[in-house]
Amino acid sequence: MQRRILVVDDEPAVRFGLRHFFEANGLEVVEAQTCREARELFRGYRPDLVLLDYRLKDGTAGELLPEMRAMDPSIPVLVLTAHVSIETAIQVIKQGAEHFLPKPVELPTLWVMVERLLETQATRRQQQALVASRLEELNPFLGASRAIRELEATARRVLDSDSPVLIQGETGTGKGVLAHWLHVHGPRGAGPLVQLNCAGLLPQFLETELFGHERGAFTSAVSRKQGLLEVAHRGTVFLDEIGDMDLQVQPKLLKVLEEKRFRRLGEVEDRSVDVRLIAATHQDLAESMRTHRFRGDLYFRISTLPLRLPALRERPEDIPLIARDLLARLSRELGRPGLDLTPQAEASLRAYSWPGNLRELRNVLERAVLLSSTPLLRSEDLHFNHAMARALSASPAEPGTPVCPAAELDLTLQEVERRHIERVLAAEGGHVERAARRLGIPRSSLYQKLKSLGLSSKV
Ligand SMILES: Nc1ncnc2c1ncn2[C@@H]1O[C@H](COP(=O)(O)OP(=O)(O)OP(=O)(O)O)[C@@H](O)[C@H]1O
Repeated sequence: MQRRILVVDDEPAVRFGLRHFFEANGLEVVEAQTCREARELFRGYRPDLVLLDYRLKDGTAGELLPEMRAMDPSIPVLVLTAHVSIETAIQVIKQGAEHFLPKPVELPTLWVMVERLLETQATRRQQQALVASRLEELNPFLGASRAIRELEATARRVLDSDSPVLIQGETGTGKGVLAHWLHVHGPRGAGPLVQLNCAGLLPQFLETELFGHERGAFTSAVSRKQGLLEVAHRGTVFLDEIGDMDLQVQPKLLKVLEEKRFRRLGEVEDRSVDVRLIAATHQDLAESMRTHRFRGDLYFRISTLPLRLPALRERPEDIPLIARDLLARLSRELGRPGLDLTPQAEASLRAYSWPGNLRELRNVLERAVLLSSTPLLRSEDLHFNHAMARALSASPAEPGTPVCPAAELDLTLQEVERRHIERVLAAEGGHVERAARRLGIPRSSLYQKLKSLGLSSKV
């Protein structure tokens, strides 16, 4: 697969030289000349590596680095600068840059570093893929509750169909696990499963990822690229967070579903493709349709076979069984035989409200196992995020009641802010990026606020 590099520099001549050099070495290059552009491309383009000039017109690497780390700490950043001081270099490394190189840079030296960083990046991504492949082994239907039994029955009924499936459920309920299960156990199980998370991708990158492009389709399209739809031919495409798909791209996806045809960017003829779509979202898509954030025609096309994953708090009777299954896995992964729960620990697990669902359950158990010296976990060993859970369960105001009850009038502005952030974070199951989007602030600002208010982002 072609590796991607984001080159950030305000001097056009430097960008031109670097682009030429990297493209000649087989990399795909995108350019940014300001912090603002760099931020957008980093979020929407997900490069494998960033080459960042220290001083830009609207800011410095010192400001951008923490934001980039917060968005995706696995992407290495190499900082270049003409104004070197030891203090700046130390500062930049502390802020998360992998390396610091003085300008003008020797291209052979730069290439050695870039190659090494791309290799490390590839290993990190393989490790992430390994974690993802473990999802396949999880059983999405553990439990005897009515909700989960009904889900399994419906899921088995839709297995053989070629129609799209829409999986809805709160964050961490196992939508990804169910999508893998549907692919592996369905008639396309021997074919490819291709996954794309639509959240935060800029429309043009989402389009090239899905549909691919011809050489010369746009300035940076130096070679032709196969889209994920082609890669998934005779298999399944899993589009996670489909509720975040840009409105511009939605009709093109609809065309693929209705006509089984699509066109690479810059191509004049359609290609035919045979894929099954599994889409997932934590949002209420019907509501998004009403507020014109999601197209009605696409909604109706993908929601023919809806599957809803129940929240953990809706099926407390399943929690002990799932917890023991997770403990058995942790036993094997951590080499800690005989892990179990006391009856009190089991009762605490059942009583908690689990805003982060199965993901949170796994985290709570893993933390307890790592911190406890005995295999039998007691309720004192389990650490819950009660503030978040309380915020989630706080009942929303009835229509017509004052927005600010009298008791809240005594709160300081900071306390109101803290409570609001807690509620939004809880509603998003502790997912900082989504909470930041809902609050209308950058993710990095939310991290700063969490730190200054002494709040935890972990679920
Ligand atoms: N059936 C299961 N058994 C045990 N653990 C599970 C199960 N399903 C999910 N998990 C745990 O929850 C985590 C999240 O699962 P998954 O990514 O499928 O959820 P999701 O609903 O897609 O989350 P999000 O909405 O945040 O993308 C997994 O990494 C795993 O640790």
